[in-house]
Amino acid sequence: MKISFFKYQGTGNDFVMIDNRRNLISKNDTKMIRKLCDRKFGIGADGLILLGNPEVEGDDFKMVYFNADGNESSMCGNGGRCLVAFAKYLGIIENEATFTAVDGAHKASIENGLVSLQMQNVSEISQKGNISFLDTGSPHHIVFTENVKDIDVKAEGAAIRNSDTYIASGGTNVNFVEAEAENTFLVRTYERGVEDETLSCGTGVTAVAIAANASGRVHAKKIHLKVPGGELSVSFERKENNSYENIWLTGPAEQVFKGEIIC
Ligand SMILES: N[C@@H](CCC[C@H](N)C(=O)O)C(=O)O
Repeated sequence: MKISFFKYQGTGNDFVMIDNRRNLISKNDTKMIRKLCDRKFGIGADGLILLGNPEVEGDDFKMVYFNADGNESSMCGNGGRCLVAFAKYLGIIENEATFTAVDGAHKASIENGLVSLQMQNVSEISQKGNISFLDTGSPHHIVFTENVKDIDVKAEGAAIRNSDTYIASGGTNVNFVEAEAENTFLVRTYERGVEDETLSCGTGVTAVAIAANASGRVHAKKIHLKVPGGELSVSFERKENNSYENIWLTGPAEQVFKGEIIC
């Protein structure tokens, strides 16, 4: 059997995309999904996303996300933005979308080639010194530090991800962050499920922007994030009870090629 696939990237976080509205791919086929994401034996990607038929009234489609290890995981912000661009390519939407992912409902819009994705509200943030932890659809440990370019993200990220603090709850993603200028941060992320540094992480930079504001490092409501694969921005509203709402992640998302999988 041959199945069409598409490859997208959002600031260097890359994904295999499959239009699964006819249920061609089983979400339990971990082995095949892992192989498709393998950079030597498959197409190669940080994750794979199935675009499914909507299951919620008013939605345009459903998002099902898998990490490169083949396992279904929590929310992927860059993947969500790429999926919106894919839905536009397929003619499912024009420039606005409503869809449901594992963490709940999302709205999105496309303007001037940039895709903006509304993220879930955040009300719980743990902070201790230069460390923060919060969940923006996926869990994120954040280290505010210096000289981010010199960090061995794979080794240090893996040590934190596999530490006693996180291992029992399924691990975490780890972000190393340096203030570059007013309202601008450099971010490098270790992603669980890829088990390596990726060039960008959407839920990660969202978590960094909120943690930077919550810890008083910045007071702005729109924050710029520079990642190895490009630039993103995150805007939000901080409520009186210190929760964060109306959170939007914005950046580029583009189709890079298409082909056929031989199953
Ligand atoms: N790259 C993603 C995050 C994907 C999920 C993560 N690897 C996890 O399993 O927690 C993003 O852009 O948010």
